[in-house]
Amino acid sequence: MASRFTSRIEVAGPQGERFDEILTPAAVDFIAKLDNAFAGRRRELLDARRQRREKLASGEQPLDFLPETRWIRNDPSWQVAPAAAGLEDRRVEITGPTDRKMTVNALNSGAKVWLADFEDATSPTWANIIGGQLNLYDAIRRGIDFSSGGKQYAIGDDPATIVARPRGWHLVEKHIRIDGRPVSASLVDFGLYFFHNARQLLARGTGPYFYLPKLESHLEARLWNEVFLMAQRELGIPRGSIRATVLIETITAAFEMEEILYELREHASGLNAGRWDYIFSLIKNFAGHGADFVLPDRAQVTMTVPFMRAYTELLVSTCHQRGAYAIGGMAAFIPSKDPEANATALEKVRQDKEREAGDGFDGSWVAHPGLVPVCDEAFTEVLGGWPNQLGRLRDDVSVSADDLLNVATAGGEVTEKGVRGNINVALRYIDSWLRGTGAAAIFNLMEDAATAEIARCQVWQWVRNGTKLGDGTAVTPELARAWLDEELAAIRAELGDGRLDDAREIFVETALGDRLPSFLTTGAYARYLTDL
Ligand SMILES: CC(=O)SCCNC(=O)CCNC(=O)[C@H](O)C(C)(C)COP(=O)(O)OP(=O)(O)OC[C@H]1O[C@@H](n2cnc3c(N)ncnc32)[C@H](O)[C@@H]1OP(=O)(O)O
Ligand SMILES: O=CC(=O)O
Ligand SMILES: [Mg+2]
Repeated sequence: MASRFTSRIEVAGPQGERFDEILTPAAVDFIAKLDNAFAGRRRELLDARRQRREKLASGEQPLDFLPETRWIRNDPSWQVAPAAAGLEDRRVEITGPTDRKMTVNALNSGAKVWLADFEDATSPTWANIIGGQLNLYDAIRRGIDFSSGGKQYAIGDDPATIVARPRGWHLVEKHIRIDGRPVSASLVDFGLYFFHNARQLLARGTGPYFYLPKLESHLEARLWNEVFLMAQRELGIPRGSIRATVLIETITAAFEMEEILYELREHASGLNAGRWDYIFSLIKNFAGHGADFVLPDRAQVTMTVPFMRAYTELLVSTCHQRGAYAIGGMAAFIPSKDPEANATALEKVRQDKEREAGDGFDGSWVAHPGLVPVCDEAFTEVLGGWPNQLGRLRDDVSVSADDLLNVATAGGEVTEKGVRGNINVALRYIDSWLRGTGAAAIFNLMEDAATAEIARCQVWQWVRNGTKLGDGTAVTPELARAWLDEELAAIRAELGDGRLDDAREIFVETALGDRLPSFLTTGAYARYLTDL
């Protein structure tokens, strides 16, 4: 049912139970104000992204650190804001979607921080987006007790600090429109959360904290900073109450880490090494650059290959030089009911967290409550009695453009298992996403939008380059389509039809077409998650 709050802004999504508590006239007007102020700049920055990608694709613009912002990098005098209440100790951060049960479980998981995710882990259906806001609203007010499956869910005495992750600048929310035009999804997720909860959070001794995803430049960070300034001003929230941790998960942002912190310095809390989108971004931007840029099977692109290590080393040293927290990324292994697989997963996660702690990160991410102790132990071992290791400046680190871009150092190979695995996982994940679940356990790994993007981009890159498998077979379009049909049939036999036909269509379009679309989620959202 469509309803109209003002002459310009229209909430066109269906009215779910209690949605009116989130979509109040004042909250919707707040979104309209943000959109009015920032929609134009957002469009310009998205245009700039497109142009930059075209230049990178053509090889016209090699990536390097920006000469025009050298003064920011060379100025030793600036630091980011001090850690805000509830963010002093970030040794374990759990991530996950904002459904009701996971909200309670994440807050009670023992992690210091919960990344409440409207992004990689969330399929952005209207019900998930507004339902997620309701769950956060209730959780913050401690009004979320319920029982399910014979189990009682209530928030305990020492919940994690909430850090909300709005959707990225590239996405729109079609169910809220201004003059018929869909509103920025980032502004909807940020705006609704901030409008309803900023004051409550501050009164409860924490604050309005955010993770900012998929930034491609420091100018996008500047836009976020301007959004924060206006939001605080409009609602009379003290300037500097917001804290933002930026995911460095695009190859272009890796060249602007310091500039991103500088733009957000009065609100910046840290940077996160978002490894999955980072790999996706590398593949996407260099997919057409020939064999030197072809990455091996996804499983072989680990955090210890030289170009990934260069990225994390640069991130830690950049953060600590500026007083910002460096937060590690997501190991994809998750607990399993099978004891052997479970032991392997725990060991893999332990190694990942020990490496991060040893490198100087101040904390890291886990995808599941069962992994909180492993991460906690790895960091506590290194932190000793300290809440962070900001004092480790990592002056020893020196990373060049070539270190970040030399993907050939990954070594490894492309195998039939790797190609089929990517096809299979992408289909299963897209099927799950279309059914409203944005993070899924597939073959004992956590899969979400970022990992699915890698899967479909790799297939595109291998086909485009006619990459050879170990036995000399080239990955041709015909071979990829034949394997797609076989994998699809196998999944169908196991899971039934579900949304597999639609998943296939999305896969064909985003992995087997002539051009490589920037995101699989944008087209899929427009076509399948909304009929507006
Ligand atoms: C690239 C990136 O951006 S990474 C960050 C984005 N991705 C994520 O956040 C993924 C988060 N993780 C998840 O969504 C889930 O852990 C999955 C989908 C991978 C696995 O979920 P499940 O199959 O339900 O796991 P499992 O059955 O072992 O869950 C056991 C319990 O833990 C809970 N749980 C599992 N993961 C989480 C989580 N991340 N947060 C809170 N609770 C969780 C389940 O709700 C379940 O609770 P219950 O015992 O009360 O019923
Ligand atoms: O958001 C995190 C990532 O790895 O992508
Ligand atoms: Mg990501």
